Amino acid sequence: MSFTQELRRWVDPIWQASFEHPFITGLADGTLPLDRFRFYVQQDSYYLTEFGRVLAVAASRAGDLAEASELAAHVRTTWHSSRGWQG
Ligand SMILES: Cc1ncc(C[n+]2csc(CCO)c2C)c(N)n1
Repeated sequence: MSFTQELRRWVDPIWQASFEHPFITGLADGTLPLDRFRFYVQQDSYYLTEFGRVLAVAASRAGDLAEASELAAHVRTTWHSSRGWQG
């Protein structure tokens, strides 16, 4: 079994439970209150900001420019995603 398969098996209970989470089921069936969704998106913008920073650090340490360019493109996508809720 590969390392990623091992990790996937290890988190399987959490993975499966995520499908039953009220946020996900509410989002899927359209009953999630708008304020809950708005709060999530606002909080997620903090996550995306820090995730973008991590990607930028990785880009700066890439082995070559091709790799750096790929990572920098992800930084840009992340930046746009983090700004999405602001219109
Ligand atoms: C907690 C959390 N985990 C994953 C994503 C998924 N996601 C959506 S945009 C983006 C950046 C690059 O595409 C990522 C990782 C998220 N939004 N919030």
